Amino acid sequence: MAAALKSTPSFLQLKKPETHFLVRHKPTIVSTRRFAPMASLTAIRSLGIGETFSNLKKQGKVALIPYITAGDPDLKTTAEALKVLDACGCDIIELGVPYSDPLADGPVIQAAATRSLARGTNFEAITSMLREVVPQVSCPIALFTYYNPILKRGIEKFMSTVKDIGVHGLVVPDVPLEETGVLRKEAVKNKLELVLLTTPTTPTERMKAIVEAADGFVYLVSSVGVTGARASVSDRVQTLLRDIKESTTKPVAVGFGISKPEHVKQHGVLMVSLLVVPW
Ligand SMILES: O=P(O)(O)OC[C@@H](O)[C@@H](O)c1c[nH]c2ccccc12
Repeated sequence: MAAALKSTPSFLQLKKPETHFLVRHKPTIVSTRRFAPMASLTAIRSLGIGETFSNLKKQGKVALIPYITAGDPDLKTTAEALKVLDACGCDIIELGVPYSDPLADGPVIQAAATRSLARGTNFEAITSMLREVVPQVSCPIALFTYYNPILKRGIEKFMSTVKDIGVHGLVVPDVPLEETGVLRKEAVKNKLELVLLTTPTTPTERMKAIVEAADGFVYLVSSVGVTGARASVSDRVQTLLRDIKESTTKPVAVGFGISKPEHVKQHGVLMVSLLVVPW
C-alpha cells in the first residue's frame, strides 16, 4: 500500500462519530474522470480492481473505497450516488446487495438493507440499474453480497449476469475459504476479481491461504464484531497488515469502522461506508 494519502474528497463530511459519512451532493453529476470526453454510453470496461491499485501505487496514493447499500433509499438514488462517487474521486465502489440476514453487519447497514428490501429492491432490479449505470462510471465496482443470494441463483448464472453488467469484482463475506474454490473458478471464467477477507482472529496459516487465493485485493477486517463506525481502529491492524504484507504483494484494504481521517493516517488504508441521503 502506498504511503501518501489522496486528499479526502470535500463531499465526505463527517457527521457524528457513530454515524457514517454522508453524501451531501445533489446527485446529478454524470462526468467521469478517466474517460473524458465520453464518446457514447456503450459499455466501457474501466480498469479492473487490481489494476486500479497498481495505478494508485505508482502515483503514491491509497485507494478510497466507499460502500453503499443498493436501493437505500431507492435504486434511482443509488444510480446517482454511484455517478457522484465516481466523479468525486473514489477509486473503487463497493455496492452492497441488501440481504435479510446480514450477519456481519451492524445497525447502520442492517437498517439500510431493511429499508431497501422494504421498498422491494431485488437482485433483478439492481442488475437493471447497473446495466445502465456501469457504462457511465469509470471506477470499478465490487459487488458485495452474502453467499445465499448467489446460491439461490446458481453460481454460474450469478457470475455470468454480474460479468455482463460490467461489474469487476465480488466481496462475499460469509463464504468460508474451503468453499471459495467453486466461486473462484466461475469468477475467473468471467474475469471477475474475487476479494477475500481475513480477520484479526484468522490463524496465520489460514490468512496465508486466503491471501494466496484472493483476487483484486485482500480485505483486512480491522476488528472483531460487526460493521459500523468506531471511535478508534485497533492498533493490531498495524501488525496484521505487516503479517499480510510479508505473505503477499497483493494490495490490502482495511475495512470496518474506518470513519475518520485519523484512521486513515493511522493505517494508510481506506474503506468507508457511506449512507446516501437523498437531496
Ligand atoms: O464498518 P464499515 O465502514 O461499515 O465497514 C464495512 C464496509 O466498508 C463494507 O466493506 C461492508 C459492508 N458490510 C460488510 C459485511 C462484511 C464485510 C464487509 C462489509
